[in-house]
Amino acid sequence: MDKQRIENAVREILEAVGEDPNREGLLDTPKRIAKMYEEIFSGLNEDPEKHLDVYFQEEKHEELVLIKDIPFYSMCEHHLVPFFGKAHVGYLPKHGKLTGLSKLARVVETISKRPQLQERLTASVADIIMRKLSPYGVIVVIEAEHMCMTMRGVKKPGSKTITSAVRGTFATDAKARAEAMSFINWNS
Ligand SMILES: Nc1nc2c(ncn2[C@@H]2O[C@H](COP(=O)(O)OP(=O)(O)OP(=O)(O)O)[C@@H](O)[C@H]2O)c(=O)[nH]1
Ligand SMILES: [Zn+2]
Repeated sequence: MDKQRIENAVREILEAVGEDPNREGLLDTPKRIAKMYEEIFSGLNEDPEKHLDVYFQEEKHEELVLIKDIPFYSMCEHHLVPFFGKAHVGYLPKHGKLTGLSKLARVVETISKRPQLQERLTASVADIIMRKLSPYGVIVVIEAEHMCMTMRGVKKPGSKTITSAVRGTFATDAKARAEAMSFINWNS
């Protein structure tokens, strides 16, 4: 990531909005933002599939594994303001391809740390798990609040966007999908 270019661009923006980038409070702002972008866009330089390179080959569990309420923060690619919320990721592992629980959250983390669309984030998580683990099925549900819809524009604070991506068994079997959804909606 070219931090110097980010710094220059932030200085430009500050001047363009009528601010003085040389006043005390703003002096280090370009540097801070460059450092912050390096962190919140770190997923651009990472391959999310690498998290699923290792799996437990001896384990025989072939029923639902669901991690719910994975918090995430991403940046809307239209306005470069945050959208954030929770991701729920479930899959039906095939014998020999059970992954570590944290790895599913790591996939969400890597893909969300890019300029994103909620729909693409949702579908990408599902497709990567399908590709790397070849499970019977994958279900990904993401609920998020978009700052571009709350602090500006249409200004609808509290509104939530829910997206889902279902693959394999979850796409073809309504009962399997309903069971996973009941756990996702389960509040305890
Ligand atoms: N489908 C989808 N749309 C998004 C997402 N994040 C932001 N948007 C929408 O992207 C659209 C961009 O619309 P434009 O008309 O080009 O931009 P705008 O004039 O700033 O639009 P307003 O937000 O309506 O003021 C808006 O409707 C946003 O709500 C997302 O993750 N998925
Ligand atoms: Zn937006």
